Amino acid sequence: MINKLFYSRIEAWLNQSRSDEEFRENSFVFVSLTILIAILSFLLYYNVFIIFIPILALIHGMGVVSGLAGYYFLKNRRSTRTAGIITVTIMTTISLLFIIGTQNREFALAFCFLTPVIAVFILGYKLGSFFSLINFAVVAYFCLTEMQNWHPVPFDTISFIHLTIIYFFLFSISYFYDSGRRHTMRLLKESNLQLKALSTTDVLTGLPNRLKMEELLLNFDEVKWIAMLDVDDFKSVNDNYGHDIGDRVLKVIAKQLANTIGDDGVAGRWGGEEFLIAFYISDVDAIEKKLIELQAKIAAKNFGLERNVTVSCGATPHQSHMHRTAFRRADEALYRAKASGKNCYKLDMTAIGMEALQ
Ligand SMILES: Nc1nc2c(ncn2[C@@H]2O[C@H](COP(=O)(O)OP(=O)(O)OP(=O)(O)O)[C@@H](O)[C@H]2O)c(=O)[nH]1
Repeated sequence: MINKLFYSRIEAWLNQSRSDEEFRENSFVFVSLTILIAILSFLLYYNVFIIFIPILALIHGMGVVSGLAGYYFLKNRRSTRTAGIITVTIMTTISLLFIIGTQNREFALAFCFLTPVIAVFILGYKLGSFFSLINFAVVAYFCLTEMQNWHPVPFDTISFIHLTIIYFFLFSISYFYDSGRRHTMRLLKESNLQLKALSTTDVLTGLPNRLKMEELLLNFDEVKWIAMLDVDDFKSVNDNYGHDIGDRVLKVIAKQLANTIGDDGVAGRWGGEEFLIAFYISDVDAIEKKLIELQAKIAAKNFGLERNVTVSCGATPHQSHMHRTAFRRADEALYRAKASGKNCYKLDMTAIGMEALQ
């Protein structure tokens, strides 16, 4: 319940759904930034109103302002990386200042254990490791050069070795965990893309399938015209030469379609021996020219049969919000082409939206 509320607040603030790919990383940076800002705000208050140490108040104040800049990059600029770098920089700087300022009192050195865990998870195992190692190098420098001056007791070599062991232990765990996680995410993303491609591609012809074409018609206003194509007397191809030859004919037609349409649109397989072309061009003459070219190319193609293969076609203007109407008109135009002898095309020029007004 609390978890749900917590995530829905973050979703609202980030204006991003939990199912978005970047949500996990964005929310992690958001939470880290929020905790950091809360701690720094408390320290700012403490150093201004309770003990009044202006220099510390200034440092913590700068930390709070930088944290707010991190929020800005995360929310407004959608730059998780910049917000992450800001978070880790604040955290590293403050912890370094704390280590230097308080020396080995209050386990100040334990702060150098933060970076392998936080930086590696926030910035990823590559950039995060870089940050963390730099931070550790600075800490090591202080330990090794200032050992004798360390208060309240001198810092000894064994303590430094213990510190190094714990640091590298945490570093290795974080590094391998994050690199493994990112590798798994990459594999998952790749297989999702492959699955998506498979689910929207027609297995036989390799063209976009009906699902993909419907998505295109529904969502893209760039589709200005559509054309339905149907292979003439295809049943007799199957009956006389068998389904394998029929399949080969469909594949050749699909290739011809894709080559002829080129950048002027997208051709997909609608189902059976029917294809659909979504044209991005709206000039009627150019569309007629394309359809004539396509029909001529298919009719002239040698399929290795003792007969020609031809296609009939019906085309009409299209708008995404009226795509069912456009589709029905194209189908009716195709029917007229079939009825008037096949191997020809018919256009339905009715302005889109007219039927809705009638
Ligand atoms: N080989 C093969 N045949 C298919 C495929 N999908 C549908 N068909 C066949 O396509 C034929 C379509 O036949 P009909 O709908 O009667 O149409 P037609 O013979 O083309 O006649 P018209 O449309 O009037 O020109 C049927 O025999 C289906 O079995 C396929 O993927 N491969």
